[in-house]
Amino acid sequence: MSDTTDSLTVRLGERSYPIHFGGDLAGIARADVEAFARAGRSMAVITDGNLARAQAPVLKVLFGDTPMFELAPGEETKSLGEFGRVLDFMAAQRLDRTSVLVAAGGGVIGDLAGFAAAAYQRGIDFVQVPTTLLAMVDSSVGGKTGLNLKAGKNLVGAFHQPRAVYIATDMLATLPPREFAAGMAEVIKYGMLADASLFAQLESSPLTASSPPLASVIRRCCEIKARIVEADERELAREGGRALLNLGHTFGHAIEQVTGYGAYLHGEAVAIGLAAAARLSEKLGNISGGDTARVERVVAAHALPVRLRESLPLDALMTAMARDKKVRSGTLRFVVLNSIGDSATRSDVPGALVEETWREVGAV
Ligand SMILES: NC(=O)c1ccc[n+]([C@@H]2O[C@H](COP(=O)([O-])OP(=O)(O)OC[C@H]3O[C@@H](n4cnc5c(N)ncnc54)[C@H](O)[C@@H]3O)[C@@H](O)[C@H]2O)c1
Ligand SMILES: O=C(O)C(=O)C[C@@H](O)[C@H](O)[C@H](O)COP(=O)(O)O
Ligand SMILES: [Zn+2]
Repeated sequence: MSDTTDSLTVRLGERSYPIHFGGDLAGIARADVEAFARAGRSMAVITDGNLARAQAPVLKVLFGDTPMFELAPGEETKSLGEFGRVLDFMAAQRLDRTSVLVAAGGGVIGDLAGFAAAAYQRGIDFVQVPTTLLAMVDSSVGGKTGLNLKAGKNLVGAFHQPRAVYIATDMLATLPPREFAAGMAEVIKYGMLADASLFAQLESSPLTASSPPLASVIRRCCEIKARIVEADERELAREGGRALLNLGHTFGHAIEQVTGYGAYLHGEAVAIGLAAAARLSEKLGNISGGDTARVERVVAAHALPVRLRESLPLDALMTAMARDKKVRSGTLRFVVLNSIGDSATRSDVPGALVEETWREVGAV
């Protein structure tokens, strides 16, 4: 199922789009940006302050004087208030239904700008320029856009596929190590849920920002995600399907919500969630204690936590979990491992096992 060119296609009928891979951003995106201009389509770029500073020359070369809106960096930006400011900016720029919005940044910018593109004038085109490892391997692909409410993570949003994704690995040169590690949580997730050999590769040699296999690992994650999204774009499958991409997230999102978004990076919360999902899978008799230990070792080897840094209240975490979007008729579906590299959803997980798992990762 491997595509052999430097791009792969997410096949979704009329919503299909390419993911372009390369080192240099202008090299992979310039032709499209020029084509939008030739077609008379106005553009605007949404980004954040860190990226605008760190990659100013690259953004200037590609986007020239295209209007650019800089948001404050961080998870707190994925809010209704900032969403309104982006829409006001789009209106002030007189974007119309032929315009193209560019989301240049990490998952926060991609999710928020993507949702603004979905909502503005009932939906305009947008493209993803992911600049964090996490956004390259996960958030820029698949069309989940949205923002957080105080009550829960990603509670508001829309499925709105980008028209194209441009993954330029040179952008990672300025990414802080803690953010690189956060992206590795999603990479490990892909190995755990669908690719035992990817997991074994990470096990035998932890991936770093300068590892030669980095580009091929990013591509592999996109390929896994593309195939899952193609089969279940809107996460409607009763079992398995797109919900599998939520491995570790039922725990992770609860940690993010209870700590007020920002104390833990999304990837850090997901890392603890992956350890918790392995523990839960072991309690259900699906995997061995040895497998759980393998998961924890790989997570820790990539500078990620497997336990809460400070204890958090169990009841608040359980309440947050109950608002998970995988709840159906009051029952929460968990993503569990059948083995490393194979996952499934389960709706029959006893609450006592979930509580026991939380306690083992540091809840009280
Ligand atoms: N839509 C999806 O399918 C999906 C998937 C996974 C995660 N997410 C969401 O993504 C978000 C997390 O994304 P993230 O981890 O990319 O965080 P982020 O967007 O906050 O970016 C991380 C930090 O890196 C900085 N940064 C970005 N690119 C940089 C670069 N090249 N050089 C220097 N600094 C740079 C940013 O300013 C920010 O401070 C969460 O809100 C999560 O819920 C969405
Ligand atoms: O694309 C998906 O589907 C995912 O679940 C990918 C996750 O890594 C991502 O964090 C996503 O935003 C979670 O979605 P949610 O529906 O659980 O809010
Ligand atoms: Zn995620």
